[in-house]
Amino acid sequence: MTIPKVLLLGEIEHAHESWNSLSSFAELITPKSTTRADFLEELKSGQLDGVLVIYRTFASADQTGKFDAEVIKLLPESIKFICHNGAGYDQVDVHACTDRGIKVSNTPTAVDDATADINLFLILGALRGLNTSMVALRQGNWRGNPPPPLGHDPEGKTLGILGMGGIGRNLKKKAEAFSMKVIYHNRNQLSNEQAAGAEYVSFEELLSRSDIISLNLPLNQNTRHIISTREFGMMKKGVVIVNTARGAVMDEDALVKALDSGHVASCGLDVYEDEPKIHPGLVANPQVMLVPHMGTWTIETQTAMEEWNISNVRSVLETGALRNVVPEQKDMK
Ligand SMILES: NC(=O)c1ccc[n+]([C@@H]2O[C@H](COP(=O)([O-])OP(=O)(O)OC[C@H]3O[C@@H](n4cnc5c(N)ncnc54)[C@H](O)[C@@H]3O)[C@@H](O)[C@H]2O)c1
Repeated sequence: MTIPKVLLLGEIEHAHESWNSLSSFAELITPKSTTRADFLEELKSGQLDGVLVIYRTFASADQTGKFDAEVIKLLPESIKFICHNGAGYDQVDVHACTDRGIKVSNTPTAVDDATADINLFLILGALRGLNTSMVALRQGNWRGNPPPPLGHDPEGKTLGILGMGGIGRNLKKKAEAFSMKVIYHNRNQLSNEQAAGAEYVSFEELLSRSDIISLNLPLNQNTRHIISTREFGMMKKGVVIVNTARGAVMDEDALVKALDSGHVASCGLDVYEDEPKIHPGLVANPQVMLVPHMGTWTIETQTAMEEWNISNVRSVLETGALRNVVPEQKDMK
């Protein structure tokens, strides 16, 4: 019997024991290439033939580029599963995978607490305009001269959550501890149990009623620039926008214009359209809270994500099926 191969793209940083334990079921291999061009050549050369499952990290895109249609087309016939270490899997062209009969998994749930924590930190920081005074203090200038305008309390404000999945629901619980009223819009209305008292509203109503809008939906062809000039125009003057999902769900140029005009009072961002580049209009605005994609940047959460992803590889090796597949493939045979 041939032993299956597992291809690791990226690093295992924490869950070494679990990863190493896979070696009793499979041959664990890594690519020779370190650039996309070489990776494509390595795929073409047949050197990765026989691989059944790929474990990939978000950062591995620095070596292979995105898993777009070009890469998926070149994958060996033997590859049946891609286990992506991250909740957001926009680096992987799921439709191209489905066409090739390749199943894709991600790491939902494991990310919820840490990402919702940063989300709430950005909400509070943007409401209070904390960045200006933090910068002034480090420049030996105390609160700044003149001091920043007074901020706002979260208590009593309406928080509109766009995309009420794992992170959105976790954020709701946390926001309620700050006495915010939560309304949400989702692709599908949640059951009463899942909504847990959050009011379901249309997309337009969410835009027009919210004091704070939190973006928690995945990036895909339907959601790219879902928030742009038209949508900013439908929001309350003085709205605060927070994005921990993916930069490109919001049109950054339009955001900068809405901030400059004062229609959007502030924003809190963990993600950007063209990471790690940041729009100069955001950097130049001292009022906004900017964090460099730190949503899951904790030991506990990074470990939990790796363990989840490894459990998907293990499940393939032991049972022939993934523990979870991405929503687009839930009906795939
Ligand atoms: N900043 C970070 O470090 C970080 C960490 C984890 C996840 N993320 C991002 O956050 C996103 C959400 O993560 P999650 O685990 O909560 O995902 P999830 O799949 O549990 O929830 C996403 C929700 O968005 C909804 N949705 C999809 N399309 C929509 C649309 N057009 N309009 C309204 N709602 C829509 C879905 O129905 C689902 O309920 C991920 O896709 C990922 O890109 C970022």
